[in-house]
Amino acid sequence: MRLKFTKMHGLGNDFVVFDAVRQQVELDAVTIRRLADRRFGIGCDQILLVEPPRVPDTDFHYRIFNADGSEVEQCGNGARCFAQFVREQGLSTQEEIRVSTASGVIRLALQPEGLVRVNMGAPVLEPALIPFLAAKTQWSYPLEVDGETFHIGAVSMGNPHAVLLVDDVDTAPVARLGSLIETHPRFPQRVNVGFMQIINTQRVRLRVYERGAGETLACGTGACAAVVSGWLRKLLAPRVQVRLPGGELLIEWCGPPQTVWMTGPAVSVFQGEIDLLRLVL
Ligand SMILES: N[C@@H](CCC[C@H](N)C(=O)O)C(=O)O
Repeated sequence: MRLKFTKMHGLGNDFVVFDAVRQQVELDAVTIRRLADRRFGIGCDQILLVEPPRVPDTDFHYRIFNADGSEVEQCGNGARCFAQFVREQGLSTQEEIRVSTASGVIRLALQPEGLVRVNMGAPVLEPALIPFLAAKTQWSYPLEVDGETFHIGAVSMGNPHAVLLVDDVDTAPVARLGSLIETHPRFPQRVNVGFMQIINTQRVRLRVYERGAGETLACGTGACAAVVSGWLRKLLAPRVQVRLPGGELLIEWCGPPQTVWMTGPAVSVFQGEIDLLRLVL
């Protein structure tokens, strides 16, 4: 089966995007892993599917697969690429598009200068819904990892996030702690792990070890979760510039029950066609 695809990225968090409106796309976990492989396939952190609408008052349905083949609920950088993709491919000319995901409906709006602003929905702070095995506290939870206790924020942006405060993201043990926390038994569906360094109330630096993909150059939902966690800890203002290894996002949140806004770029790199049968052999 031959499929047309577009390679895109949001701040270096890269995607293979398939139009599943005009072509039939069926991908199993093995094919997804091969497509995402940077040597045997196209290479990406996530695969995105643009599908016809499934629920009333939406324009499209959005599916997301991590490089390890797992299907997930949300992807912020991918959402901005989604908006750019449907415009470039002539699938929509609307200023604002409404898109259903496995975790609810998000709204995407193209802005001047290649930016996309996304209403990411309200963060979920109830541990059972993240899911995180803990009794609810205001904003911080002790988590024992490898004999050491860390105080983490726990937030769902549709997908689960743990947020740790660090003095310096450059020296934070992102790979070691990230993989230990990703698979921690208190996160039954695994978790994305953010390492946040606070510069001042309006600026942070962030690195994210993503569930199912490892450390990426940027994570949109991770940036939202980090700002939510920092706001709840009374360390951040409602409008925060988040500097990730791949570039900057603007995240805005005024506290519960408000929705989180994310603004940042989305870039198409190239288009191609791939024969899936050759890929899995
Ligand atoms: N890169 C994404 C998040 C992708 C999904 C995540 N790895 C998960 O498993 O939840 C973003 O920009 O939000």
